[in-house]
Amino acid sequence: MPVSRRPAGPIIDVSPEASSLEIENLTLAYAGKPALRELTLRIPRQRVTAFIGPSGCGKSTLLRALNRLHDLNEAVSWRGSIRLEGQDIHAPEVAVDELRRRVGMVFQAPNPFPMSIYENVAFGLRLRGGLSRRRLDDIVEWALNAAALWDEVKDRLRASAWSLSGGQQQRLVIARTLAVRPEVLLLDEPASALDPISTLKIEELIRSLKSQLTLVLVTHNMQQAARVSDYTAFLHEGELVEYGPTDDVFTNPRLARTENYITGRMA
Ligand SMILES: Nc1ncnc2c1ncn2[C@@H]1O[C@H](COP(=O)(O)OP(=O)(O)OP(=O)(O)O)[C@@H](O)[C@H]1O
Repeated sequence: MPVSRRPAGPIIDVSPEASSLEIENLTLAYAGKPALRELTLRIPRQRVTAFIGPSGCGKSTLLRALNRLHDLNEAVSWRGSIRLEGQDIHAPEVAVDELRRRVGMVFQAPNPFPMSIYENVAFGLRLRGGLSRRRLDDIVEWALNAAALWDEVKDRLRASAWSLSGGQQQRLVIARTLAVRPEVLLLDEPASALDPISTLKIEELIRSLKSQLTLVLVTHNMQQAARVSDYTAFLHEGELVEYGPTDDVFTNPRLARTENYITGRMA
């Protein structure tokens, strides 16, 4: 049955929410080949925003731009602006390490460091220094709890992180990222390498974390986007096609391109 469509018009509909990130006219190319075209969107604070769209539409490229992961790629050219809590992330006074602490990132494949569970979570805290052993212990416990992993690992904190299952490893990586108290957590298909039970745990975790921080999730899984996100941005060929509350985008998409994608008629 065709869904009734609201009239096409302004596609950006997150107006009542306070923004964490504001992206304006962002255009990005790899070796001159455009990957993002004039993207403008606001990412609401303490909400889950999903980026969806067909393979190659620019989801990961956009995510990586939010904590300046393109800085080291000389083939990347870009223009536009990205603001975090009102501040331009490319301003000369912004230290990129501090930006990446504030805007943490979790990738598709779990990547724990070759060290113990405890040391993985303490890693970023030790780099910053100045914490007593007791304070470090407290934060490690807090972060493992926040990542819904504490109960499973509290008796083996000195074991290798690699002794954990894939799903546990991914929650450990999330704990490691949370330990340095980011304001934003970027998740690039965080569950796509995991089994269904681990996937559900990650989804529960994402939902629970939004009381503390802003989450941005790239996913190929439409059900996952519908289950966990408050807002959904649909990208196609580097353009932002439609963006709004997830319920609206999934049940009453404004544009045929969005409908074709979410109903599986566009790969
Ligand atoms: N490091 C890179 N160098 C050159 N081109 C790149 C690079 N990364 C991505 N691209 C190109 O940029 C475009 C967008 O890629 P991107 O990975 O952002 O898309 P995506 O929507 O995340 O895709 P997928 O869902 O397959 O992960 C694609 O055409 C891709 O080939």
